[in-house]
Amino acid sequence: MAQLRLALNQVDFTVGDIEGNAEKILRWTRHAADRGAHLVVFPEMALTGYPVEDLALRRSFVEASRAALDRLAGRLADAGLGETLVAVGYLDGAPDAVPRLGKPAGSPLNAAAFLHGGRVVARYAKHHLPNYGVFDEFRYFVPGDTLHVVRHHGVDVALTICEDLWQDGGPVAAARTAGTGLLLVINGSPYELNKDDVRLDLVRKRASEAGCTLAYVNLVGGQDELVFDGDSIVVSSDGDVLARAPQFEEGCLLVDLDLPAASDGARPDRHTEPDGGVIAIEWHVLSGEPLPAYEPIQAGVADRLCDEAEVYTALVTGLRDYVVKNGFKTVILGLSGGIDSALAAAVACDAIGARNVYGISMPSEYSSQHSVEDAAELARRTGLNYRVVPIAPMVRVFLDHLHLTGVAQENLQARVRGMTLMGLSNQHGHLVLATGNKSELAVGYSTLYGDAVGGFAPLKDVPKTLVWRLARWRNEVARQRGETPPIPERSITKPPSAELRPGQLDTDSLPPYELLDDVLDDYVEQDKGLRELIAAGFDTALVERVIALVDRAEYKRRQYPPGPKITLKAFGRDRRLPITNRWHEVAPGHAAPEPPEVLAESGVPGGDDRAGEHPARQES
Ligand SMILES: Nc1ncnc2c1ncn2[C@@H]1O[C@H](COP(=O)(O)OP(=O)(O)OC[C@H]2O[C@@H]([n+]3cccc(C(=O)O)c3)[C@H](O)[C@@H]2O)[C@@H](O)[C@H]1O
Ligand SMILES: Nc1ncnc2c1ncn2[C@@H]1O[C@H](COP(=O)(O)OP(=O)(O)OP(=O)(O)O)[C@@H](O)[C@H]1O
Ligand SMILES: NC(=O)CC[C@H](N)C(=O)O
Repeated sequence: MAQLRLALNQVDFTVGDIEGNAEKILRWTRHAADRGAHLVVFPEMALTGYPVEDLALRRSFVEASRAALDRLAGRLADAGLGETLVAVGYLDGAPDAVPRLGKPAGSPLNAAAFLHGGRVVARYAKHHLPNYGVFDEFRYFVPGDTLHVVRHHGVDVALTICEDLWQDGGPVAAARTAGTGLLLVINGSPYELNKDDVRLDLVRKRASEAGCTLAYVNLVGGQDELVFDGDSIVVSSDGDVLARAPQFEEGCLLVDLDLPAASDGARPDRHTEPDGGVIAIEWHVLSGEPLPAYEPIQAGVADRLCDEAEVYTALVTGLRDYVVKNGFKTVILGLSGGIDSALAAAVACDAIGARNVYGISMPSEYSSQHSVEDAAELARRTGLNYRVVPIAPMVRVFLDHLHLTGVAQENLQARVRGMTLMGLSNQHGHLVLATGNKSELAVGYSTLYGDAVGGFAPLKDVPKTLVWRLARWRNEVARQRGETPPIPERSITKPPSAELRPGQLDTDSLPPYELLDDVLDDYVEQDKGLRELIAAGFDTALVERVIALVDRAEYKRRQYPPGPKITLKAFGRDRRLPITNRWHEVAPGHAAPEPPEVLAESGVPGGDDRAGEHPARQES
């Protein structure tokens, strides 16, 4: 057996900040080496940040990444870290054309490199490219076909990248063929509720398939709509968890491993897949000698967070990184005294500190007394900056000039609030937070250019029933810590209302949220159709109504600000539907109308779509 001290650096990198990221890699390598690490590993595309999206298609960006990698290898050696083996993800360009895919030389690669002795000793390209959910990697990258095995202090170490773990066969199977002693998997695996359990099972399964210890390191931090939760893990080939990092925290997971000493026997140069595909195996010998014995360290297995803590921390992380990485210092939001704005404010205070959060109460002539009281109480409890801006005079001026009635008049209040927040944002440089939740977003229950305005929407992917659970959980945590619970009890218990007309309740227009969220879970998260929903026991009229609302609101969702993904299927990249769409799940009575008769009679086959009535408007 041979010993190796491994450091998995679970770090928050910034997309596009290649120099800043390189500096971080240098700093964290020094930190790990100071603690005796022989092998230091960073997550997927650590050098460029992840995901880089269409930046990958810019030659200048690919070249900057390659050049930075070479410089990094030199800087590590200059800093006396040349003997430490460093594995780091970066963006590369393919050395050769890939005629099979019609891709020229220089096409982007999602790559990782081993750095040692001041140089890049091996470059690996991700084999399996995820192209589902939020991922579009076929759009950017060409896949690799070689596994690199690096012998370091007498241990054969191989490396793969994220999706390589999620697909059967490929480089993980090749690692077994190569007789690898340690398999590294570097990741950019975004958070979703319950994904940590899926990951652990997967890591165990692949360690067994590879027949060796597997070390999994993931990013932390927010990048637009994605939040990376870390959760780095080391498991033995028997599936024993040797170490596990805390979720959502930056840090270095240091672990001493007893690994099989590399054999001097045959070194296979290829692995053949059951389907006949071949993966080349390249060997790189850095140092053949095992290390002398040293004082072992005790690696820890961090506790898991409960569901509410996980989601809440994801929201805080996502908001904080969006604010900080986009150069904001402060945020502003409307405080209605209701639960959504209260939870959004609590998340903001936890993310950037209450002194950087500006809450504005904007009562109209229909606002209840408790809406102002509860907003003020929230401000008192959290310590955020609070101001009251009555909107009735502004609304009156608009009405005098525009003579709006009904919903148009109701929405005007939300729009004056939106304009007020944007005005204060322009004036003082605050980022505006939209407070809508996933249930409202699903059914279009918000006013376009009203309460839907904003730069970021922290609750965008949180169903309303989970909003209440998170609020209760956050207050309970405060109680346990002996702190003042941030959210006023009445904001949690009162029936939700938009307060755009006298006595209005959400339940006037929508089913109760418990029921609505149940239907949405089946329709949105699980993509079930009308028949399946009815077969699942939902009332037909309810299902038809909810489906019609959801389908009709696509245009509103497209214009909604970004917000952190926490569920399996967040609106946006995870669920891409056409806005202009005549396909409807609903029963015949609700289906899209026939083309107008006059056009059919005039002999234009199928009529002219532009002249047709909009189906959504006919239904309403
Ligand atoms: N396909 C399409 N593509 C692009 N734009 C489209 C469109 N269809 C309609 N539109 C536009 O959208 C407009 C209708 O949308 P919008 O102006 O938002 O108005 P609308 O959806 O008719 O009304 C807003 C609803 O949200 C409720 N609300 C408002 C505020 C807060 C809350 C809450 O509790 O949080 C609830 C309110 O009570 C009302 O039921 C149309 O006038 C048209 O301009
Ligand atoms: N009186 C108000 N003062 C300030 N902001 C308001 C006011 N009313 C609504 N808003 C803003 O518009 C958002 C939508 O609120 P609305 O009351 O229409 O319904 P909601 O979705 O139930 O939200 P909440 O639970 O926060 O009340 C609020 O979260 C808040 O940011
Ligand atoms: N970056 C990746 O390849 C991530 C894909 C993988 N299925 C995950 O979500 O963890």
